[in-house]
Amino acid sequence: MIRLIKRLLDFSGKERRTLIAAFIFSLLDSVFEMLPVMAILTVLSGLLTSAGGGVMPVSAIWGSFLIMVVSIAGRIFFNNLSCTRRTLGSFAMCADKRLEIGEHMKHVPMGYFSENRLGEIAAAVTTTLGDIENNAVTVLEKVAGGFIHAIVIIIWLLFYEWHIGLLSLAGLVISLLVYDGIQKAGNRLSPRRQAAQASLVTGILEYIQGMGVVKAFGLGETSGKAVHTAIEESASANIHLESTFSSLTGIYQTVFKLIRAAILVVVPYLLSRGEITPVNCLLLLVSSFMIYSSVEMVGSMTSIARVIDASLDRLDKVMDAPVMDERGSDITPEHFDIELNHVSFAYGQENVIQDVSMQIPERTTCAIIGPSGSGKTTLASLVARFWDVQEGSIRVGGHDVKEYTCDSLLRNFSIVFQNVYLFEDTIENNIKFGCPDATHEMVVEAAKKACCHDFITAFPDGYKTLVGEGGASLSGGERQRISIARAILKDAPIVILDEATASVDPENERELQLAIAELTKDKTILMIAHRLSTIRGADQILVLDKGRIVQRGTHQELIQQQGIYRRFVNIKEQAIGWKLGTNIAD
Ligand SMILES: Nc1ncnc2c1ncn2[C@@H]1O[C@H](COP(=O)(O)OP(=O)(O)OP(=O)(O)O)[C@@H](O)[C@H]1O
Repeated sequence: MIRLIKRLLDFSGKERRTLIAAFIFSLLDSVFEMLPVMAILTVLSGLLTSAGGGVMPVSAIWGSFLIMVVSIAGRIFFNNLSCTRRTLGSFAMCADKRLEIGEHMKHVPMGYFSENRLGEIAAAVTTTLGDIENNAVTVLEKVAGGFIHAIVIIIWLLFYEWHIGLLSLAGLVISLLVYDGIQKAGNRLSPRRQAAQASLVTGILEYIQGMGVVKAFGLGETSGKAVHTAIEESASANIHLESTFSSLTGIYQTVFKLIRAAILVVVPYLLSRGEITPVNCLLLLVSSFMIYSSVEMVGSMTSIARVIDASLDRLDKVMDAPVMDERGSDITPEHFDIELNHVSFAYGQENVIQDVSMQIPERTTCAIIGPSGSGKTTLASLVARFWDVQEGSIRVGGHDVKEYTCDSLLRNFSIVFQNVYLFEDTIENNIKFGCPDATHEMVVEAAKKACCHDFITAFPDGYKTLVGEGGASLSGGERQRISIARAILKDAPIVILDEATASVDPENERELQLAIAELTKDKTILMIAHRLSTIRGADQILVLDKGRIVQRGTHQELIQQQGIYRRFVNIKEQAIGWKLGTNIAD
């Protein structure tokens, strides 16, 4: 528990003082909570006096009344202070943590964001931080406060009547042993619960994201199986954890009941032997119900405390995600040549790029072609430092990409991938994304160049039209042209472009090509090319196969050689032949 308190204090960052204040106010609140017992004792001792033939002393009546007033006032005051500190501190600390995770994720290599991790990260910023936000401080107050409360009363009892003090102390020690057992069970069972929770989030995300494919292939029943398994595992992990905790909590609470029963026997025995007075007897009997009142609830808090501990583990894991070496400085290059020297790269064990060297002089176009899976996208992503190369180096404008800060490197790039992601925002804000200070006129101009002005203005809300998450409410061609408008507005000197392979209708195809022509004017271009006309016009063509450059040159040079390029061109030309009737440019 001490470890958990320390972890939470470390976690609380700049909210540490607020949380400590909440804890202290909560302790003071529990002191005032105990005062009514003093009032009862005052009345009881008055009653005992009157039972002996005297009258109930007025001082006992007023005394108990005064104690009650002080108790109520103190509780209202400290409870309010503790509640506000706890709520503000918890929410502020978790809000800070969410921002910190977001900031950290910006510096993590793209390869980290595999599907599984998406679930882990989503669970961390939602349920995990939610658990901490709602419960952590309360649980700590109850657990730590409960033990402090019991220890204070037991110390007092040891001085007041040592037999009862020792008995109470023995009860506390046994309860601590059982409590330790509960914590160990938690350590054993919580990781399974956390893992099940993460799988559940991942499974559900995947299920929802893949719904279109599932329906298209009529796989409704089989595709739901993974989610069902995740739900069942999550339910089973929760049931196992909760049932173990309820049995142990039962034992924990039985300890207190037995000790109370023992006190109820020992106290009258001491009275019968004349070792205590009737007033002391009453005081001890009432105390026996007070000693463990707070610590008794601690058992039921243990499962929540354990969940919080495991939640902190999970957040540590997310924050431990490796960040790229970022000791770079803010560089503004004087030219925009790109140079790769003996670059090799692997995803884990799988070598994807092997010993690639190439130069793309400023304002020239380099087209990369190659079979599916040959490493074209990976190579383009390495240039923008989405991952760090394992061997060799990549230079942009004469500087190694690692010499730049991420921001200063990416400032030089406009990147248009096939899978366009649009944010759940207006079309205007999506276009402005790379250039937040752009005026409306600049946005319209970029949209016109990217051939999307007409379809945008056809929407009733025009540029203020909200696009769904990921751009779901737009067609693929529209999404891609909006992303080109975004890149045109950014006007970066280097363009990385993954040419669309999806067949678009002739009108869209023509507009897409016009948009790309606008985007790439006078730029250094690295293009994953699929259309023959683009490839023919490139200053150099690289043919990639299994991560190696197997051919390089211009169209005229490569067409003379036997090899992948010639086969590729032949296939394309045949395809054009088949499509001539449909008027497609290639
Ligand atoms: N994030 C990733 N993690 C692990 N492996 C990956 C990842 N991305 C790609 N790969 C693997 O790396 C290899 C090269 O992929 P890449 O996408 O670069 O090829 P490509 O030539 O662009 O393919 P395509 O033309 O089909 O888009 C493939 O075997 C792919 O499965």
